[in-house]
Parts: sequence; structure tokens; C-alpha cells
Amino acid sequence: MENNKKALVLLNMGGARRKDELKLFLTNMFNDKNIIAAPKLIRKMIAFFITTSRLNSAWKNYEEIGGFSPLNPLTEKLVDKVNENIKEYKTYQVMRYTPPFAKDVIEDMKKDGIEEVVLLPLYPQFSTTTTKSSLEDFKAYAKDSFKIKTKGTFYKNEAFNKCIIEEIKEKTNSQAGEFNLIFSAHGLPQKIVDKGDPYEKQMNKHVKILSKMLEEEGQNFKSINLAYQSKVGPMKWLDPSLDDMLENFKDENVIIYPIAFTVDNSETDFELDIEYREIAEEIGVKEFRVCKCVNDSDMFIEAIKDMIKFK
Ligand SMILES: C=CC1=C(C)c2cc3[nH]c(cc4nc(cc5[nH]c(cc1n2)c(C)c5CCC(=O)O)C(CCC(=O)O)=C4C)c(C)c3C=C
Ligand SMILES: [Fe+2]
Ligand SMILES: [Fe+2]
Repeated sequence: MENNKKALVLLNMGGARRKDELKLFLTNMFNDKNIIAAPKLIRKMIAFFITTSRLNSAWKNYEEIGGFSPLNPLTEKLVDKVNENIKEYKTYQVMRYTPPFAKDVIEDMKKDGIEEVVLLPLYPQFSTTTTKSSLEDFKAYAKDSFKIKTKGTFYKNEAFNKCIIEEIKEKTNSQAGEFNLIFSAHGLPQKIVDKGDPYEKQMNKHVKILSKMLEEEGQNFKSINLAYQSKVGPMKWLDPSLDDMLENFKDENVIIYPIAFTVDNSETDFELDIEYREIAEEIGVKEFRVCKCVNDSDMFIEAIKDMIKFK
């Protein structure tokens, strides 16, 4: 039944569409208290320093994938398809570090007469740096404008995990026995984990769930592993790094699944498919395949329907 008073909001990080938007992305990210836990003024200085020193080298990476992050167009495709298939809600997207920002989308939602909202951050595992940051941002601008329900994690959702298994099977051509599978997660500073961020624990549980499902499906990989990509700066980040993990697979075939994302982005298209591919070649990895994220696959739309049931 169509009910135009209910909204589903898909929240994601945002991505650069141009160089000036990469500057905005980095500035907003490093001004986020969930990313840099320092007093506001110091955080502002750190954000300015990191953005200035990182912008040109980071932009070169985006140039190698066509001059923009695929995260925005892919999220838009996902939103369109959810709108076509889930009529009970009007679906919107909100990004954390690039437009469309929460404050603007919330104004549109008020104009559209929305009364009830389901928030679904597009991160399977909860992190204070991603999920909490997006939810806080939305709620700070929404105040008490809507009745809000939240879906904070979905790594345990069976329908979602079936989508992941499908993406993996597609890349191996169901020849699992010839590959070592590496679930590659975006890294996180150890300090944030030590302060109680549940991301690492949920990641370990997620890999366990997926390993069991693969085994039940007869997808018997030579090995199943978890590693962390994308370290930024000199601090200690979660172990093992993807660089170190790849060292184990000289003369072997490797398949990577980007487990922390639902939509392809610069970390999958550039970092995994270009940068880590080069590292793997140097190490002597035989075949190096990178799976697609679930993106706007039909199965993921069905999984979203299931996630927002609130039994
Ligand atoms: C302290 C820095 C960072 C933390 C903590 C962090 C956590 C984190 N990030 C993602 C998902 C994505 N990150 C992306 C890009 C990106 N991330 C950082 C830094 C931290 N991330 C930077 C500086 C960048 C920009 C690119 C670069 O300069 O390296 C993206 C890609 C966006 C895009 O443009 O396509 C995603 C997605 C998760 C899940 C996460 C928490 C664990
Ligand atoms: Fe990141
Ligand atoms: Fe990165």
C-alpha cells in the first residue's frame, strides 16, 4: 500500500564528483568529532593541515578512475531502484561529507509531508566513525520533526549475506577450490577500537557467518581470511593489513570481497582494483580478482525490504 508519509533514508559517506568536492569531503571528514577526537579548534587545524597536504595526491587516485567517485552515481541508482520496488516508503539518500547533506534533504522531506522515517546507514557493521556519525548528523538536523526508527547494522541479515555469496560465486565462476578468499575491510585506528567501537568485533562475527554459509553452499576455498585496507597516517590501525596478508599468497590465486561497503567507491575501484592489484603483482600473486559490492542488485533490494521489517 502506498503511504507517502513514510520515508526510508539511505545514509552513506559521500564521494568526490570533482576536485573541489574532494577538498570538501576531506575537510568535512577530518572536522568530524567521530573521526578526530580533539577539541573543535584543534580539530579544525588538523582538518586544514591534512586536507591541504593530502588533496593533490588523493585527487590523482580519483583521476585514475575517471575523475569522480562511483559512490554517488551508484547510490543514486540504488535509491531509484528502491523507490521503484518498495512503494510503502519514499526513499531518499543522505551523505555525510558531500551533498546531498542531511539538513537539505530534511527540508525536502518536510515539504513532502513526511511524518515517519526509517534510517538505514549503508554500512553492514556499526562503527562510531560511520554509522554513529551519520545517525547523529541526521538526528541533529531533524530534531523532533519525524518519528524515527533506525537500522544500525545488518551484517547478520541472511538475505543480505546471500547477496554477498552471490557476488563471490560470480567472481570465482564457482571455482572456489582454486582461490584464497580475503574479506577486505576498511581499516580503523586501534585507538578508536580500544575506546569501545564495535566494528572489529562485528567484522569478526560477519566473517564467521559468511564462512559458514559458504561452506554450507559447498564453496570450499583454499583459505578464508580477514584483512584491513586504507590505513591513513602514522597511528596503529587494525591488523592484519591487506599488504601483509597478500604476502602469504605468492604463486596463489586470490579473490577479494570488500566487506565493509555496500556500494562500490574509490576504495574498491582505485585502492583494491588498481593499487592493491599492483602490490599483488609485485608479490607474485597469480590471479587477483576483486568482487563487486552488492550495489543495486535485485537481491539487495529484496534484502533491504527484509532489513526494514522491524519484527
Ligand atoms: C581517520 C581516517 C578514517 C577513518 C577512521 C575511516 C573509517 C571508515 N571509512 C569507511 C568507508 C570509506 N572511506 C572512504 C574514503 C576515505 N576514508 C578516509 C579516512 C578514514 N576512514 C579518507 C581520507 C578517505 C578518502 C580517500 C583517501 O584520501 O584515501 C570511502 C570512499 C569514498 C569515495 O570517495 O568513494 C569509503 C566508502 C568505513 C566503512 C570506515 C569505518 C570503518
Ligand atoms: Fe574511510
Ligand atoms: Fe584509502
